[in-house]
Amino acid sequence: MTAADQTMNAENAIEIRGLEKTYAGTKDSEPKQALKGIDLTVRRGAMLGLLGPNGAGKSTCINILAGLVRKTGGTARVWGFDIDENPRNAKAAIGVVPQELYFDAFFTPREMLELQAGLYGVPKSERRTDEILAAVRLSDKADAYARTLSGGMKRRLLVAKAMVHSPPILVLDEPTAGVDIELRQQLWDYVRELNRAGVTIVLTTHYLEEAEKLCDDIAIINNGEVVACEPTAKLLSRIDEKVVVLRLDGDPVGRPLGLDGFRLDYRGGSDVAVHYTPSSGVIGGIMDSVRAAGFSILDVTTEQGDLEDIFLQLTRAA
Ligand SMILES: Nc1ncnc2c1ncn2[C@@H]1O[C@H](COP(=O)(O)OP(=O)(O)OP(=O)(O)O)[C@@H](O)[C@H]1O
Repeated sequence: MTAADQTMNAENAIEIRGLEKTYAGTKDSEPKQALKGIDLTVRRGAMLGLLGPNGAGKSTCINILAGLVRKTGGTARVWGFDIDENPRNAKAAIGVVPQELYFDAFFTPREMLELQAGLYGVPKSERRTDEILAAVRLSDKADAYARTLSGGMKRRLLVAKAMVHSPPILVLDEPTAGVDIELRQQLWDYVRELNRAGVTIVLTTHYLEEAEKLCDDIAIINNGEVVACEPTAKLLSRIDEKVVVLRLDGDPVGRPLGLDGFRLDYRGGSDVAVHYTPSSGVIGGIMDSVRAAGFSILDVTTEQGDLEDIFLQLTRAA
């Protein structure tokens, strides 16, 4: 029986309440409060992007869930299992793909997966070594030494390793750092496939564009606190700024445009970018003012704010 079968009625994949972590200081360093009592809920079947600047507390959070770091306060449930009361089941419900590419160079992918399955107590008859190797496109490297694999292959092998015990939740910590675009695409295709098959995915990434494209939900951690956790579309709708770029029939620099109160960027030549708030319905007025100032408008393009704008807004303060 897999962890997924045991707890079919768990409502959420992950539930974190008031989670705290303070790393003890040493004689050279102060104690560090890495998590300041965070709440976070991940729906079953979701694909959640966990974002935040360096040192925000993402890895600490993931490592607590995976049983690798001891929390100092709060509670966490993984697939319905409290990590204190039921650590073995909680651990069995989660597979973590770590940030570092660390391998024993003298094992082959097949040996590595068998070893990992053994560690998780997966009986021989239930092992899916060949199936998993095929899924991460490593069948032809099954018996090659790990040291002969490329960086992208190693990354895929780590994903395979995290999947041997068929966890219902897969956590990927910066899975595409240093992976080239093509392999990134392949890795995402596979992760999406897993998600479609019902696996809950949590991924941390520095590529905001990737998170925006892939994830249904986004949580942003900053300085040990959750500053946002909501569906990606809703988060993006919080941006109430757009930019309209007007190509004029003359150089606007130094000439009045009748746009006092708007932020303007001169983009060279006869292009001027006007920042405005779509909800205020001023776009028509902007064009009228520019025409009234004696310009003809030759072309118009608009730019939408993106996740990066929100991310900066929410994390800049600290
Ligand atoms: N073992 C440790 N001992 C002391 N402080 C630590 C330890 N691990 C992490 N920290 C500190 O806790 C804070 C949160 O670190 P964490 O690695 O969780 O952040 P992160 O968001 O994963 O960052 P990154 O994106 O750089 O991996 C940082 O200030 C970090 O220096």
